Amino acid sequence: MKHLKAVNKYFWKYRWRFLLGFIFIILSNYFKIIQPQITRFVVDAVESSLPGYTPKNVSSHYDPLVAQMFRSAAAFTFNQKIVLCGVVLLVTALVSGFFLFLTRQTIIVMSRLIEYDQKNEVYSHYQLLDSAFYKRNSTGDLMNRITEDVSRVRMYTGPALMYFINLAATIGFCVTYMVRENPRLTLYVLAPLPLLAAIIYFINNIIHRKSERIQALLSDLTTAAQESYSGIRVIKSFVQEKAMLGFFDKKSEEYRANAIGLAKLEAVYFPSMSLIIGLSTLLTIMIGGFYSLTPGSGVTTGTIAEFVMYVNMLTFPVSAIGWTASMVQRASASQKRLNEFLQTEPAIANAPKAIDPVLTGHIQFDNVNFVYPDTGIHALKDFSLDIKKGEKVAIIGRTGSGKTTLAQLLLRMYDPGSGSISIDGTNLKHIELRRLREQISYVPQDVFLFSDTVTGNIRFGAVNTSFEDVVKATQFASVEKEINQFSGKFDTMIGERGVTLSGGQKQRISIARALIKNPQMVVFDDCLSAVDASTEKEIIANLYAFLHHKTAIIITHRIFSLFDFDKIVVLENGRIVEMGKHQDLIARNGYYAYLYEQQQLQEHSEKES
Ligand SMILES: Nc1ncnc2c1ncn2[C@@H]1O[C@H](COP(=O)(O)OP(=O)(O)OP(=O)(O)O)[C@@H](O)[C@H]1O
Repeated sequence: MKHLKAVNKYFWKYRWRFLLGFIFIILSNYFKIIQPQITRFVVDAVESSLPGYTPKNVSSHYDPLVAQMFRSAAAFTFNQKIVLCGVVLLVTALVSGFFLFLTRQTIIVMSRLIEYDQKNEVYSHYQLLDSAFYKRNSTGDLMNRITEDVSRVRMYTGPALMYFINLAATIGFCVTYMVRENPRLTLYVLAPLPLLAAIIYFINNIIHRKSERIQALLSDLTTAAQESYSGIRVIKSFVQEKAMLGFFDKKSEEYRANAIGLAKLEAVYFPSMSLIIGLSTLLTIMIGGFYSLTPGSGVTTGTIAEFVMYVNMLTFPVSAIGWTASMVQRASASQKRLNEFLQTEPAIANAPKAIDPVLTGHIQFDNVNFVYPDTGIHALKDFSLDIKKGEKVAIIGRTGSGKTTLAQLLLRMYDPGSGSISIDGTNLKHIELRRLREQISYVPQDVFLFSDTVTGNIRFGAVNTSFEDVVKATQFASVEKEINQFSGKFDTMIGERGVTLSGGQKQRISIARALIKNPQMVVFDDCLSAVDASTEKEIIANLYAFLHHKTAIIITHRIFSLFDFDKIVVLENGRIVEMGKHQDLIARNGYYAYLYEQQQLQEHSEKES
């Protein structure tokens, strides 16, 4: 329960709505509680009008409002009194129902508002967290928190709370009137109710455990199906359809067996509940009947009818205790998970007095060392590099040599373990994160495009740019012609529900997205790997013009000999092993010269074939 304290701030925020909901529950119950008393009056009145009736010396206790009504109707005839009672029963039922409607409108709506606020709180915290956090937590887990966990907490802030207040109000009203009427009868007829609550709580827990298991199996099944759809090409090319079907069938069978098990339990549970509730009514009539036959007990047929109604009113809320308790338990576990997550401080955050400079693009890496927190891989070792404003630098190296890590550090996705990175002489840690990232355009190696139009994707980081700018960016990225061949041109939807783009098209749209930001610094991370040689040349020529005054870091596996880099840096195992201009490195005859030679041979053989 202590974990749920975290939602108190929302209760405070919606306190007036909550208070209104509370009042409506009380009023709804009050109008309901009047009905058994009127029923008693009617039954007793009818009984006393029967021939051979022997009057009993019984003093009835009525609610002040009911008592006042009977006093006012003292002069009415028998028939008039019965009609009046019928009308009052109808009106109280309507009024009670109306307040119940208002209760749901306040408490359930409040829970929806809290759910909305909490989802936003979780989502905005997600946005703050660093790359290491995303590496540690699976997407499924992150999705669960914002959907499943938040909706379980809503079951606490809405239904559970409403049933709890309702239960307290119903018990309060019913027991007060029952005890005033006949304490001993009250004790007997209420005795089975705690047992009912305990049984329901117990069975409910079993149902909950089984439902959880089914939920997990369903999630497994969905993931298996989803993987099959995404990997259908691999499955078909490896002729693994049968094996995949067998795998799916096994999971499906497990799900079926568990779901049937739950259905069987529920098939026994619900009728048993009706039986227990029916038994309480029977018990009330039996004990009440016994008392009414005992002279001087003060129990009339009307009292029995009244008590039967009270017991029926109590059974649903009492049976909901078990249900409500397990709802609160689940909400508490979910809130615990949410609290753990919300208390996770982002490792990368703005320094207290972070500054907001306009950067010109003089980048300095000074003796930087970096170890990935989870794998312990030492990705950059004593890395120092000075990139002057406007310089174009190529970073080349074997796979896993630390090239992408360099870009990640420059964007402050991680902080270096030792050493420092600065721009225009200011350590990155002292620059406001948002401003830093705004002033660097990054084209990642693993391109990600949203399910949106081509224009929407290109404008992603520069929402207010004109359509002309979008077109210009696609011209620079040499993808304009292809976009114009799509049926919807720039308005074509791409991604899951739209056109499937080739790897090269994705890369070039991603380049256009980076160029449209028009920042002073750009980092291209191996973003031409899926582009053919002639398009590559075209893009490089365009980039040369575009990057004229900008600082550019181009990470690549291929050597762009046409591009006049100010520096070419060769990385190996996180260290700089060669650095210089193209001709110097060729003369050194090291890894760069070897790579260049391989590339030349490959191009030569491609031309010949
Ligand atoms: N997020 C990460 N968490 C843990 N280790 C990582 C992470 N990213 C990269 N590494 C490791 O750090 C080392 C350097 O990786 P990096 O991605 O910088 O290499 P790269 O030179 O860009 O390789 P490639 O050319 O294949 O993209 C590798 O050994 C890699 O396994």
